[in-house]
Amino acid sequence: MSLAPDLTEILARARSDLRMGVPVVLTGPEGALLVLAAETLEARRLADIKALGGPPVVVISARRAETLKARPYDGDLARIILPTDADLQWVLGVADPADDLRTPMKGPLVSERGGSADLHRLALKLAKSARLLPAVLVLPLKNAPAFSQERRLTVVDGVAAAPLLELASPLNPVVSARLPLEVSEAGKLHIFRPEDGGEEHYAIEIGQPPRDAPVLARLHSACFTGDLMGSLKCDCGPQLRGALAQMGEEGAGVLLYLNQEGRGIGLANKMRAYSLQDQGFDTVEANHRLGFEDDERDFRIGADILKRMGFSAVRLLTNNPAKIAMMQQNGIEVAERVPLKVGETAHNRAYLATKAKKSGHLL
Ligand SMILES: Nc1nc2c(ncn2[C@@H]2O[C@H](COP(=O)(O)OP(=O)(O)OP(=O)(O)O)[C@@H](O)[C@H]2O)c(=O)[nH]1
Ligand SMILES: [Zn+2]
Repeated sequence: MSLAPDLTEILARARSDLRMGVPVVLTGPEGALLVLAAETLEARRLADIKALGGPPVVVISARRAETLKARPYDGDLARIILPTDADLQWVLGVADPADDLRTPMKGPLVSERGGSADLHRLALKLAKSARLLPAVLVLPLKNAPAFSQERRLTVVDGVAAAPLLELASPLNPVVSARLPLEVSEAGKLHIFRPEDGGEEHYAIEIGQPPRDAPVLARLHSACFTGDLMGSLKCDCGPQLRGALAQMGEEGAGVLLYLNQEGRGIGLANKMRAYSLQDQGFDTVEANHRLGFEDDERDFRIGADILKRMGFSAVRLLTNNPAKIAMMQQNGIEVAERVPLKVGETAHNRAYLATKAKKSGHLL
């Protein structure tokens, strides 16, 4: 029935449900799970879940489990059994490292082992893709169809959805218009919209770069604090303006403005990371304590946009070798790396040094 939502659309609904604190149901061959994001959990819903009998478990990534000294029997994740007296604060304390140092967890945390963790893994990925902390409260459901129908919950077929969460969503061009800029009057802005309901990405084209030669290109990840607010904690603002200026000078180039704030974890989580950095952790450690990998960005999106615009080779403005590798793996030839060294300040010196040391950035 073409009027009914397809799987991609159901996943988009599930993401917004989780962001609002509404439970969703994941189904698989071994049964079904009721899932709530820890970050948006409310006391009344926790009480209702406990009343269903259980026990519920809090699923966290192995990165977060490491900090909490919990056992990740499932490799990349741990299923922490919810103690009977656990309240909302307890769940939030497991999910969010904000108070790790001030109020160390009253452990020990007991992890569940055995049985399949496939749906738990999917639930964690769904929370991450909704830009929420990677921590979910789940409860196995016995009669999932009736349970979800009665409560009108979004139901996701886990087996069919799992591969979709690994793919970058297809993007469609929405509109392009002339946009004269300070660096060049021959500017043009193109908008691309993903089919999965995610954020739009932008391409700023300067001049008329020929499609049959490597184009001067920058893949810029959104940084509200650096790009717009003039934050001194990173080098994003000067990099953005420096890249555009170089394109203006050369008379041609393309800058992709990818809405992957905070290396793909979203602005709220980036601010959580900043708050941990104020407690003494570096940018990579902060991401890990939150349960994320160092870099959660998907640069396939950038390669896809370049191809949609007719480019197949770039002179890439970057200091990040991972960006070069990802372009090449995704069909965009990197004819040259053009270094982009601007904006070092007393506040971001340590941040830039960590990126060089731990993330392989070129100095
Ligand atoms: N999670 C997290 N993200 C950060 C932090 N500081 C900056 N960012 C984000 O990091 C991204 C920086 O992106 P880029 O400058 O495109 O990437 P890069 O990996 O540094 O590579 P190049 O600049 O191309 O050398 C932006 O999305 C920022 O919001 C931080 O401390 N933690
Ligand atoms: Zn920044």
